[in-house]
Amino acid sequence: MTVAECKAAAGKRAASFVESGMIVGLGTGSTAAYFVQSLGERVAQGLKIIGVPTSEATRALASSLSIPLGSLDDYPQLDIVIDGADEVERGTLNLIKGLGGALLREKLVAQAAKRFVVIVDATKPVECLGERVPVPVEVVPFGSKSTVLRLRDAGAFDITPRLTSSGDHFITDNGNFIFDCNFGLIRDVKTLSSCLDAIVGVVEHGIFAHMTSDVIIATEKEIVQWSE
Ligand SMILES: O=C[C@H](O)[C@H](O)[C@H](O)COP(=O)(O)O
Repeated sequence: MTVAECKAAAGKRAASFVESGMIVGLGTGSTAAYFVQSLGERVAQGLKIIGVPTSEATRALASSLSIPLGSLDDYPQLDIVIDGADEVERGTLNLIKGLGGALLREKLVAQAAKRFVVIVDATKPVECLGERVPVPVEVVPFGSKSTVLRLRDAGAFDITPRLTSSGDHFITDNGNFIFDCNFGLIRDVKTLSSCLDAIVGVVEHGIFAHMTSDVIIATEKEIVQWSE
């Protein structure tokens, strides 16, 4: 199987967890898009659910598939949320998310879930967070250069602003900037999360600790499930 086929297989498996009557959080990114596609097929066959999208991109995709949608304010508690990730730490199931820029809404929706299911291909599991990707940090535009200094104080030794192809700041669905911060291997997730949470100007960061219920990993040969 190609990586795209693995993502599609993980998305399809996750869609099979959804039952009629559920309020379902719809994640963002290329893997979550396969899940939304599979869910759309089930909705077309009669599955009755309400989807709560985690980004404007996912809203547009789900809408094009005629999936009934609501907001997190309409449905502040969700039965299940299914989303991708950039890294999944073996053992703890802690995550880094946000390379697609949707981390704030994703974390809000995941926090509201009774069950948070993460779908990935075999490139995403790691032994320690920070192995492969930086931590995306969503920052308020006002005073962002000052906030970057505080991120450096928190231990980020390489900080890259997320830019568009034309060289402007990438703007999130919430009107903020993203800085991709390299902290090296993150051995103490709790301390780093607390440091980032304490910086005024940081809206949210991409470390999702102690939130995941299950991880579906689609490899070339099989689909594996890790559960908390
Ligand atoms: O902001 C984006 C999200 O956190 C995505 O779920 C994450 O980046 C994984 O995306 P993909 O499935 O495209 O690798």
